[in-house]
Amino acid sequence: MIPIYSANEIKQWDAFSIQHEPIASIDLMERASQTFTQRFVAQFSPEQPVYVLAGKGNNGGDGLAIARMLRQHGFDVQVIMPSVHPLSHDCELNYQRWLALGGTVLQIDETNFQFPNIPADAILIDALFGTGLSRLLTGWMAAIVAHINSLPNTVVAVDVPSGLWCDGLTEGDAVIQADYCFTFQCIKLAFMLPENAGYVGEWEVLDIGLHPGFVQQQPPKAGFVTHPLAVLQPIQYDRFAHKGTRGHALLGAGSTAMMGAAVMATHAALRSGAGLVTVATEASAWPLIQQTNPEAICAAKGALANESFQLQRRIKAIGVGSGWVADEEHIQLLAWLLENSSVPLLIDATALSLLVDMLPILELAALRIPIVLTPHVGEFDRLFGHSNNHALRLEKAIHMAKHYRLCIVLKGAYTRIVLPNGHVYFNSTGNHGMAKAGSGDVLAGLMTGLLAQGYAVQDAAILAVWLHGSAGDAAAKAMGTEAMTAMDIAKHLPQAWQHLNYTR
Ligand SMILES: NC(=O)C1=CN([C@@H]2O[C@H](COP(=O)(O)OP(=O)(O)OC[C@H]3O[C@@H](n4cnc5c(N)ncnc54)[C@H](OP(=O)(O)O)[C@@H]3O)[C@@H](O)[C@H]2O)[C@@H](O)CC1
Ligand SMILES: [K+]
Repeated sequence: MIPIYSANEIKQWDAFSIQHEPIASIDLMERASQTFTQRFVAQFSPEQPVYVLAGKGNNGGDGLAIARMLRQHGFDVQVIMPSVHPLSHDCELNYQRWLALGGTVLQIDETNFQFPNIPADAILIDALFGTGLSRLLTGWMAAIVAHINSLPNTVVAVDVPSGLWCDGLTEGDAVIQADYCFTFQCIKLAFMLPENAGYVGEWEVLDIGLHPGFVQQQPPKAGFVTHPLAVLQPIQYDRFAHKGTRGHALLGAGSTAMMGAAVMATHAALRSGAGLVTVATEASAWPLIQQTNPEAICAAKGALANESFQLQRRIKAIGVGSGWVADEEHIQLLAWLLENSSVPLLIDATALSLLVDMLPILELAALRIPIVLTPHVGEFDRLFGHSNNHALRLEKAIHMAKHYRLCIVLKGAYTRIVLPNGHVYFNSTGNHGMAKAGSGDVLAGLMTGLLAQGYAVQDAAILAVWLHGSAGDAAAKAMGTEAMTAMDIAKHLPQAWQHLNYTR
């Protein structure tokens, strides 16, 4: 897992590393710049001229060190600096090192604002501002940014695009629109927000060797899950395991016009590893369910509100809502589950809309059993009210998860898994080919199957979201993002499990 820290926490990690490695801050800057340079030369060729735009802080110091290193790699490098003083201590040192190498600096003046002509094939390295941004860029700094953004050149940002507020959204548009951003050691929350996609471009985290002791001492409240095995242990079964010990999942899914949702959720639940999957749905659809998923058991919808059925069948988790319609029957079933269920409950799709009028019983239910909600943005807003942007929506999800003691899986790119303690995991897998009807039903079925096996809600959510995205990636590879369907995601779950078990 890659930690997500705030700008202030990153500063603390920096100081922690300087103290505990120990390492001089100028040497840490040198190491960060070397890492950036290595990554840069792996992608770009010395045929292209490079212009480094360096500011007065340590981000500018990195820029000057990178300029020196790239020149040593045979690149033709020019440095541009706004004439602002004083430079930070390490920026000044790298400025002197650059001059000592025979480098020159094109100074831009506030009063006589003239930007040099940059050839269209040149690559621009943005090292104007990094995590030390303390306010929005205005005046001539904003004018420099606007000028850079008007150029056709490829822009590579050092650590963060200049002007970007690392911890959320940036007001206004005085932010460099980078094509690539090679960021140091941890992910910035801003990268996870769709509104910032045009600024951050393709981002990549570079390990600059900050001291790992900091992460133990101050665990991050948010992280990016690159591989679930770094954060959880999959359940292991021994040779005596049988279908009764692998967990029995009960799905309440499908209605006349949306029976495909039940088919897909069932298919995914069957591929979760669960021993038994029962689908409670309209009797007229049982032949369809059994033709498409012969391993599944069908039951009447009433099974969802039948305690003796659930006890007798040893139901271990229940997932409801995929393909439901909002009618009285489903309201009653959901209310019964919230008031009576003794096993973990997953609430998806239409059942989320029904929850709007049931928040008080949801709150009581969450005192008794683990509950996971799996809304997409529209469902989340219908349930908890509209948010004007994704940063506010995430804040609201954290608030609601804590208040109601829920796990909220807010679906979308970098699906957010918000835990009852307010911690957030962002998922790394998946692609836009998955943004299609039925994709959520597959996730709901898969996650219910994991819950039935005894995974804790947090682990079931992290694992299901990662596997779902990984299956989507496998489907996209095999069929392309256009042609793949939600059912293809479910059908590629075997590849996702293999990917989980054979990579790290
Ligand atoms: N993390 C790590 O371990 C490592 C981090 N490293 C690097 O350090 C970078 C962070 O460096 P940093 O703290 O010096 O901040 P940076 O962004 O260069 O600029 C701050 C300067 O800008 C100024 N300023 C701020 N806002 C402004 C505005 N709106 N308009 C105008 N001015 C404004 C501010 O002035 P002030 O707020 O005091 O007025 C201050 O002078 C980080 O991104 C990474 O590249 C690596 O070298 C090594 C390992
Ligand atoms: K920058």
